[in-house]
Amino acid sequence: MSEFVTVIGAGLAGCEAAWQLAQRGVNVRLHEMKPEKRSEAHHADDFAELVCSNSLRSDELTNAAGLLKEELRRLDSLILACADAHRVEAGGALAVDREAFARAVTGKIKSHPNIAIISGEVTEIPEGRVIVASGPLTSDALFEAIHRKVGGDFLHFFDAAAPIVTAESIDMDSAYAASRYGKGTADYINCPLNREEYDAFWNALTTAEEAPVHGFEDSKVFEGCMPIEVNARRGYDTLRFGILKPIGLPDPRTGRDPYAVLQLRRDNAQGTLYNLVGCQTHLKWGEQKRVFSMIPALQNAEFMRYGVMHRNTFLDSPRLLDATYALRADPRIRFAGQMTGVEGYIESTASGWAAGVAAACETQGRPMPALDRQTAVGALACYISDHTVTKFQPMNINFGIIEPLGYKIKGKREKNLKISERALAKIDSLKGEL
Ligand SMILES: Cc1cc2nc3c(=O)[nH]c(=O)nc-3n(C[C@H](O)[C@H](O)[C@H](O)COP(=O)(O)OP(=O)(O)OC[C@H]3O[C@@H](n4cnc5c(N)ncnc54)[C@H](O)[C@@H]3O)c2cc1C
Repeated sequence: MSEFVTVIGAGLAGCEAAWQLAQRGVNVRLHEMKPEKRSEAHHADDFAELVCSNSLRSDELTNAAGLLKEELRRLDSLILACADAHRVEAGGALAVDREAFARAVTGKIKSHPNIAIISGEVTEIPEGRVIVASGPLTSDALFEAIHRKVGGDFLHFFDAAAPIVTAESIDMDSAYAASRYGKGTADYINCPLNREEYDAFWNALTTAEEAPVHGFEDSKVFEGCMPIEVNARRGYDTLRFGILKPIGLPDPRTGRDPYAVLQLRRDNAQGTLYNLVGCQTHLKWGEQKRVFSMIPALQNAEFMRYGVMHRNTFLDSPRLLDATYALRADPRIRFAGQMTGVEGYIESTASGWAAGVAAACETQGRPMPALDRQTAVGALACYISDHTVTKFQPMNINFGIIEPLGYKIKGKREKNLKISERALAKIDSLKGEL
């Protein structure tokens, strides 16, 4: 068996896996196809690119997403360290300056003496120990190679990214800073709509022209990243009860909650860019400009990036993988990241951490301590290997962690905190062995 481990893809999972291996003294060959070749959603040259939102979601210990982050911090995660170092204000969430964050990860990876970067597309699964972390937009040639290896059908669903506008182009006479229910600092820019404006916006949105995406149908959209136009078509008020919910966001000029509100979240540390929260879309670019500019605060908005939609691919993990992310039929090959069916930045990072540590333990001939279901990192790993993935419903944090850990989603703050404390104590006790 080779002395080094090959990691394919320098996204969130691949960088985390490479870092954990390298920190344990294992040599890594990290392959990345950018900048030579890019998926439709990747634009930047740096590693660990956040392709849509700049938020890694909640950072509070009363929920599973926050627990997962705290565990990863204590487990010396590179991604968490860089995210903490480049966070931007976002209430109780961990949001980052995406460029500074990606630059920091890239710098750390490139300067690690145990990591060799190999630029270019991988088209075959190499010999030796491998971690495939090529993400939901794995290149076609590698996709085919994986297909030949694992057989059967890949599962897939569709996902979309939200537009980003410049701060200076937001009409602040029509907007106001606030966070919902006045919690924390006023980190969001809120763009209110009255009834007539909402009506016009909804009508334009539901009839606007979409960009053609091969094989796309509304029924195959992942609920957690639903394009706003698909969501809007479900009913006149769907947006007002969802991403445009006005409750708890009174307009200081009237003292009342508006009819609907679009929130904008800071996208970089300087505060020069803002993303349209929840507005992932696959409308044609001209249509995006036309429709979103109907929101008064965005009437002169300058779009720095438009929303796009893509096919996302993932494996039938419960059938194919074990709880160390290894291929049951050929355990020298591990998968990590969204390709395993875990959905989201932080979940992808956690799977990269676990696959990297497992591969390091194996390379060094020592057992991988079981993290089991008492920890969020362990629950996710167990879950990928024993849950039945249903078509177009990838595993996400709600099912992957909340369910095995016994978290309650609503109104069980104290119970959840106890679960978190137990999980963190377990992490602390195992740290030396990992
Ligand atoms: C359009 C879109 C929007 C999303 N929005 C969100 C969101 O808002 N919030 C959230 O939490 N999650 C979101 N996700 C999910 C999130 O992107 C993923 O969960 C996470 O980035 C996956 O991490 P990863 O490391 O598995 O893959 P990626 O981060 O995609 O990294 C994979 C890397 O592999 C490289 N690569 C691919 N093929 C090859 C090859 N053949 N050879 C060499 N290199 C290769 C790619 O260039 C890339 O750098 C979104 C995903 C997509 C596609």
